[in-house]
Amino acid sequence: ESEVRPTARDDLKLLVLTVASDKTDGYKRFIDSANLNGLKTKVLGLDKPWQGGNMKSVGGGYKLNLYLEALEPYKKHVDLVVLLTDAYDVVLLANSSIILKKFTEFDASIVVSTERSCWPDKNLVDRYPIVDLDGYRFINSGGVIGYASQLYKLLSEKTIKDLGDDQLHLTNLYLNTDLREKLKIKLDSYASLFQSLYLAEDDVRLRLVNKSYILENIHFNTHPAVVHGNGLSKLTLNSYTNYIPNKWSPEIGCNTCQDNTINLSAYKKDDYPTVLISVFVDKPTPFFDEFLEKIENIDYPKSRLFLSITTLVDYHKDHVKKFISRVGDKYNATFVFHKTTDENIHARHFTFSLCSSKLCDYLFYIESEAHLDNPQTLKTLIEDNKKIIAPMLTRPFKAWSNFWGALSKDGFYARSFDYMDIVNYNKTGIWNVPYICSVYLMKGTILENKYTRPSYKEDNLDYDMAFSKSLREKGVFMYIDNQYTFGHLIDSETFDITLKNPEVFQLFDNRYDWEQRYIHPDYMENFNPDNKPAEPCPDVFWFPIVTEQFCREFIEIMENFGKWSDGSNNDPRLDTGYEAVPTRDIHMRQVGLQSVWLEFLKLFVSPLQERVYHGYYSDGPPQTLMNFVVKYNPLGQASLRPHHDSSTYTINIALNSPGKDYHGGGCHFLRYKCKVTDMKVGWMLMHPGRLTHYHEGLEVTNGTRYIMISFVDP
Ligand SMILES: O=C(O)CCC(=O)C(=O)O
Ligand SMILES: [Fe+2]
Repeated sequence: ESEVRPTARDDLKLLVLTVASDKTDGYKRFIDSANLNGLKTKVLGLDKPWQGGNMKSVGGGYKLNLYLEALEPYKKHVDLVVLLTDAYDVVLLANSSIILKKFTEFDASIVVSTERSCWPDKNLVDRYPIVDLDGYRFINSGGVIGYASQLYKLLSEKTIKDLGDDQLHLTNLYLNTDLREKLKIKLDSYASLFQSLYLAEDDVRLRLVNKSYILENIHFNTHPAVVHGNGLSKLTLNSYTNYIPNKWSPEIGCNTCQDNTINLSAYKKDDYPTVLISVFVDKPTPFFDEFLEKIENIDYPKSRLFLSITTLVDYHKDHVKKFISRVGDKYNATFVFHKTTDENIHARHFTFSLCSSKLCDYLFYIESEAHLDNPQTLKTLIEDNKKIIAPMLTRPFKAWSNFWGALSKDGFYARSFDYMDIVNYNKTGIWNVPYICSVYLMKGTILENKYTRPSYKEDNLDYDMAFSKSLREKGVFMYIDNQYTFGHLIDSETFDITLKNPEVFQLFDNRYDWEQRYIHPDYMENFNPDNKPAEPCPDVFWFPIVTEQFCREFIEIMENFGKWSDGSNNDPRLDTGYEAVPTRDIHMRQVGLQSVWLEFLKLFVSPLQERVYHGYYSDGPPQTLMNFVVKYNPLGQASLRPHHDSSTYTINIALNSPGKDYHGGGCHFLRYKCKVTDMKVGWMLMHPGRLTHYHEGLEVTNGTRYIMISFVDP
């Protein structure tokens, strides 16, 4: 038997041995990295029950025993180097020639990976040799490389029970000085080959080299070939493996997002996977009708969809009822559940069993704050072909989203190095992240298997925190897709359902949705340089500004409030207590809409004013003297006598329709002998207030006319 000479040799071959009982996401990631680097790999214990005890605590002797058994046939080989490594939380970053070169540079027969903590027996610290330059001093059993013959000798030196601790076992073998010298065992203290990430997170960086990222140990200036998310560093590894090996680069973007995808367009409609859309309404949510409309608009054969809506609050029951009676028939089946908030976890788990009983291929979970503006979202997520994946949604104009890039030590939100880039679409792709919420697509298969089924109940955590935690613990990778824009998140925080039509009050908190619902669809046309604004009378301009729905809801708010002024000259709402030209009206202040209205003027009215009366700017938000809704009818006040407004300019928005809701009415500009009577709902008149535009409100002969007036000054 020839003695092994540990020098660089070009006849050496490398074999990777690993142990995995399940093809978890981590396992697949490991195999992908091995294949990418062309490494010959043998997996031990696959699809056999794990014999090494609870993976969370000690165990792993089973692993060493499998290695020993696998090394047996090679025990006489002198040209074979074997790399023993964990799989679920390991990624390989180099090919065999690099690994072998690094190995032979050690001039050792066996090299063991290291870490900063002495585990599981802290008392052994002093028995470890001192390491210079703050190198990693203690053994990590997740990575060992050596000549097959020497590894065989090492592992057959002493038996270990399947339930024994592999790290402690290897440590004791190493701390046996005679054996260490005899077998020429060395530690990789400077991460030449192995990088354990736990307690070393600050030592490593991703660095861009030749247009792709490599992992660099900046402490020792090395480029490790094996990276191990040991201990509490699993999420750090997950984050790095969004980039390495060869996953994402600034030049190409996502390299692997198109791998293993499904092409739904190759399916006949009748063969589409079945999906249970599970909607959860946990709290009163603004813009809920729009939410439901977007559910209805999901582009997917409805015969392949089951729709379940679970409400935990009474407020939206009627919306749901109306919705289901209108569209329910189109779906394969629909389910409506009204539950109490105490039942929220159980109700969620119940939808898992609903999915299983309907044999659905996917469960698409959607909370009422998650607006899927993009009807292709469901198809896109199915095509991504992940066990669980969320479309990235954000609150418009905010950094708030439905995923976290990292976790703090106590399990809450932490900002990852790439969070803002992902939220802002500077980096697009499919990202492995530690927390997702609000909307996600899950494969039915993960719900059927208790080893992968998520749970909404963990410790005393909120259901959403529990959900992601359970998946992290089960080793199921959660992904977020930001390759497209899918929609946005609603903010329900300030939604006050004691108000009439409370969405009108939501301009500050949900401006995007407010504009979608209330700003006239032609509003932007007002700024088209090819269009001249309508000018029905001299210097009286006319703009589409709000929707019919806005006008309807606005009138309802006023009528619900009901305290119209009496139309007399005495007006206690005014500082002076006197109104020369009184109308029967309600002020914005009286219904709590003053600040919303000023914001509306600033955002949507000022820019129009600047377009027609050039060179006049409101310095800051427009100042107004009065903002009010006027109600004309033959029984109350039918007309308004000629007058000047106390404003620089006035806006006058028609809230309902002549000829339909009332007869007569309109605004007469006496100096120009010009009347505007064909008011259009949601259109705004803008005219100078004083001097030139002496005007009157024409008589309403029938029905009720409502207008919204603001006196802007300046
Ligand atoms: O009835 C109209 O359109 C004009 C109303 C008016 O001038 C006012 O309220 O100051
Ligand atoms: Fe007026």
